[in-house]
Amino acid sequence: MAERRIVVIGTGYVGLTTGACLASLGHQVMCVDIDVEKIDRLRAGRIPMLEPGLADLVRDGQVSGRLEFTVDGDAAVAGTEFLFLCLPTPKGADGGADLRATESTVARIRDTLPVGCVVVNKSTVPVGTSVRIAGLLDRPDVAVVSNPEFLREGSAVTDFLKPDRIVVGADVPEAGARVAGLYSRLRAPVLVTDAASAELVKYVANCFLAMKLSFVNAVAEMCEHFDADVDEVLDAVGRDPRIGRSYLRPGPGWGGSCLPKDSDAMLRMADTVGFSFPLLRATIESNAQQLERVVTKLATAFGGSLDGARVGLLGLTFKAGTNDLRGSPALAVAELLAARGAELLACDPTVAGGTEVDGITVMDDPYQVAENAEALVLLTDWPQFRALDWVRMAKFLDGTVVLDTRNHLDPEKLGSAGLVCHGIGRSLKPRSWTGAPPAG
Ligand SMILES: NC(=O)c1ccc[n+]([C@@H]2O[C@H](COP(=O)([O-])OP(=O)(O)OC[C@H]3O[C@@H](n4cnc5c(N)ncnc54)[C@H](O)[C@@H]3O)[C@@H](O)[C@H]2O)c1
Ligand SMILES: O=c1ccn([C@@H]2O[C@H](COP(=O)(O)OP(=O)(O)O[C@H]3O[C@H](CO)[C@@H](O)[C@H](O)[C@H]3O)[C@@H](O)[C@H]2O)c(=O)[nH]1
Repeated sequence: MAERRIVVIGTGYVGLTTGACLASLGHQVMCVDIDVEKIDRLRAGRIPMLEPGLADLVRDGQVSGRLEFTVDGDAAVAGTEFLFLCLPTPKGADGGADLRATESTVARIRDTLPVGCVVVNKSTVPVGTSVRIAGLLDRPDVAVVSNPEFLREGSAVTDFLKPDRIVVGADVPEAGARVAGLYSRLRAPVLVTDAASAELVKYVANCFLAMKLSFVNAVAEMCEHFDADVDEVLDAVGRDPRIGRSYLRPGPGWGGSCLPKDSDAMLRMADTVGFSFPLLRATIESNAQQLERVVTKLATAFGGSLDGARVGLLGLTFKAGTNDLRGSPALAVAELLAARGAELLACDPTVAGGTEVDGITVMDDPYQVAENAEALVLLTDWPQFRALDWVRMAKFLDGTVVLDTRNHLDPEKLGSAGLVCHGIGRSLKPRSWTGAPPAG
């Protein structure tokens, strides 16, 4: 595989992973960002996100000279063969994706791009954006290719280097083949399609995942009403390969920097063509209800009112394994609890004690959080919380209620410490089913 010259604009989760991984595949990569401090830190090998393997890849790339960082990418852009756009596309005022970072970047580089260069968009963007970028560039010699990214935070490097599939959407087949060639060393399935289909694939994937989770959380509610156990129901259901076992864990609601904004953007896209997309609408509404349901469960355990109740929160990030707080359901639940008058303290392995997050005081030590609390709510499934000494936690607590919104804790262990562990969709009946066929 020939080494290619690549510029990556935006060094966030997607841009930095893309840059470091493409350098590890032998390409010559220049990463560009407008954040001066970030670029200084990256040059010094300091990685702002918790991503296993990323720091090593960045270091290797810098040592080999294949990976560089700059705030001034003009010279690199002028000599590049591929320009990757990895820019934020947050939720805009109308619910759709805000494309301002992408559009202003395209306007800035349009006269600098060399003849024959390929612009590769990796950001999640509404259908039609590749065509729009091509229009803004107004450079018939420069092709625009959609190459959506499917990495998950916390496993970004592995997801990038061992992808289920690489999607390349090109209206000019030759440009698509050139982009596919960049990944040839990965030996992954490359699906080449048109730009509109590739752009839609990304939204469909995230919306399907969101729908699956809203369904799972609704199933958990059914289990509570009918005294069934959600973990056992979903274990059995998920063994049907048509359904699959992954993405079946109930929780406080789904969140993060992608699923919420992408499902809103998909709905906005549907609105523009007059399609109401009731299934997606219900998926989003169900998620808002799930957050409320967590709060109602805690209030019920308190006899109705949370006003003045001291509540300790275990976990703030949107899932375990990341230090990303964007779109965290933990923070959304915290906001609802605070609105009902609860006094909150929190701890999270990735947030330093002494800091305030959305007005919540964060402590380093979960036992300190327990010391001040009448109840605990586990919101992120960090393994550290499961491994806590619950007898010690119980001694510090002023009450007995623990609401485990991830079904992460061992209810028996908490029970023997004198605590009542309320899960999501968990039956309080003693469990007997082992999954093995009955004897005889
Ligand atoms: N985070 C994920 O897990 C993930 C996965 C797949 C796809 N995506 C999509 O990829 C895109 C990027 O997401 P992200 O999470 O990497 O974003 P991010 O917020 O982590 O990073 C964006 C970076 O772009 C920089 N930036 C902003 N404007 C710029 C400009 N004009 N010029 C240069 N740099 C600029 C920011 O300083 C930041 O470093 C989004 O469309 C997102 O939906 C994200
Ligand atoms: O069984 C599960 C799985 C996930 N979640 C929650 O769902 C949310 C999203 O989780 P995850 O998908 O792991 O997060 P991201 O890292 O944001 O990844 C999603 O969003 C990325 C950005 O678009 C895509 O690239 C990924 O493929 C897609 O999984 C989090 O709040 C999780 O806690 C559950 O509640 N139960």
